[in-house]
Amino acid sequence: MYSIRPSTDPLGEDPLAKVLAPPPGETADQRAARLREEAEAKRVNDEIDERIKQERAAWKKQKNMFKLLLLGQSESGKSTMLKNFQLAFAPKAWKAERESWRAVIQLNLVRSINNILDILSQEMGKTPNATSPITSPFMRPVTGSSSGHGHANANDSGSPTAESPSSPPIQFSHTHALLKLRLAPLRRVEADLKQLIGAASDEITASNTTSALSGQDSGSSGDELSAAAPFENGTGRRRPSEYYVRSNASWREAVRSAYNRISGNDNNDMREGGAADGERLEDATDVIASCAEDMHALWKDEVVQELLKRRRIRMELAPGFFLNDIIRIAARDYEPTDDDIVRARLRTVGVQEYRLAMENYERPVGATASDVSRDWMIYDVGGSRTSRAAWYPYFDDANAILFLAPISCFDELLAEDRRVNRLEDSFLLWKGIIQSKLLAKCIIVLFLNKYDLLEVKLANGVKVNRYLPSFGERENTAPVLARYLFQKFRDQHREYSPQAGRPFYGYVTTAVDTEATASTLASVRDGVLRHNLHRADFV
Ligand SMILES: Nc1nc2c(ncn2[C@@H]2O[C@H](COP(=O)(O)OP(=O)(O)OP(=O)(O)O)[C@@H](O)[C@H]2O)c(=O)[nH]1
Ligand SMILES: [Mg+2]
Repeated sequence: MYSIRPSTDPLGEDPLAKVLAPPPGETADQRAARLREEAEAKRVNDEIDERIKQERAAWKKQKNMFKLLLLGQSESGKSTMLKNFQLAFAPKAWKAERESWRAVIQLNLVRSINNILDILSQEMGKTPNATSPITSPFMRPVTGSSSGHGHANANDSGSPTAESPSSPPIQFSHTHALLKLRLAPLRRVEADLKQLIGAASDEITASNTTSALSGQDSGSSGDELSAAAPFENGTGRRRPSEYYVRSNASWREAVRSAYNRISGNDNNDMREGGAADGERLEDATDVIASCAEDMHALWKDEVVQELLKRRRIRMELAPGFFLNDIIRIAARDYEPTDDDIVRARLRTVGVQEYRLAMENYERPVGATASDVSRDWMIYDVGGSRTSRAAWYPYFDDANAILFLAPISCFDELLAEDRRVNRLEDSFLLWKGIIQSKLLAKCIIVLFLNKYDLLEVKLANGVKVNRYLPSFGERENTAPVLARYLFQKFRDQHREYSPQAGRPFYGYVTTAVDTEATASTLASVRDGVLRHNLHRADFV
């Protein structure tokens, strides 16, 4: 119930005064702590502003590089595509980075297990909130309901779908209680790995987006959350709305330094906290190894599988899925394969810059040594709605945009705003980008990604036209949907481009298939470089 404020309330008139007033009854200590926190938040913001200024200046200076922006919503596969670029064109540099991914893959695995344990606890405890949803981006609720009614996505809440009245209640045994107990140390492992990796290890969800937006110094407004392309009218804010504990660039540094501590190669490593990080990482690896059999038993347990099925959760469709490789990954001497790294999930925070020097590069016919071709600057960005305003400063100097639209997500909702369909968000974002005047001269490359997941989804009987009525009675198959969506994206490009004749390439991709992606990227590289050379002739 709403209460009406008495007119004697001295703060009643000014909503700002209420927000800014210190909490009632604040003690001197609390006040000091609050002021410290506020000063820290300001310091972090100033630091971000300064970093953006420097990045901007550096961006302007790099005239001789080919600059490619990877754009698209969160989980569209931008960072995965960047890994493919490194793997295909700079394999030596890629090798050097491999080890740091081990901690991320361990975290992905442990997080999946902890999510299953959460569900198990709920069901076994039958606590009063036993039906409250567990929503984690690491568990994909299957959205197609056999009843076939209801509005698009009505079922995509991550909530446990009640057992049908005819299905018998699930019977848990002593084994389940024992597994829960024996796997309990993985909670601490998850917390430790998250602390080591930093902000990127946390996924954006509707609830933490809301709290970030209400944060005093977040620099965001609710509008940013509701807008797919907050830069659309050239009004992009220059400050990323997330503030970070540790940026993506430095997670690698932190993890590498922790490994160096373990292996004793830390002679020159003076990084603060390195020793504690090293211990934590070693401890995490030990605990994971000692839990390997139990994790495997939990995942393979028939009752657990039935539980996930009844809740319509398909773990294998979620990012960072490693549950079919538990024994291999949990080993103490585990070394990530290329495939593991490409499948690992780590959210991008802010805008990350990667310099890619093409190894074994053969210059195309007609190119000269001074052509911008060998050195690429690739910008990988955080794709959630609250991160997109930070893209804008990078627009006016980009040579090409690679836009990723995941096409398997036609029946999913945005993690940061559960009211918005992910495909709709991709379309809105695409429209915002292709009509941007700053990008009028950019080469545009579109990747309709996650084709493999689309195939799996459709093979499982999900009906496209339930979520996308305009698809009509077309054949419910992946090639037909891919073609249909490609035409839609291409038509929008034609309609909204500020300048006719802008080069446009489109591909259907599966970013976790590195072999197929390598040949797509080779064709993209040759195509965009040809265009770039051609353009250079006329400048
Ligand atoms: N099966 C499958 N998984 C994919 C594909 N592309 C990406 N993924 C996985 O999807 C997850 C998310 O991919 P990312 O590359 O991290 O997504 P992103 O666009 O960088 O996301 P943000 O950094 O949050 O903006 C990762 O676990 C990838 O391995 C694909 O084509 N098929
Ligand atoms: Mg990313």
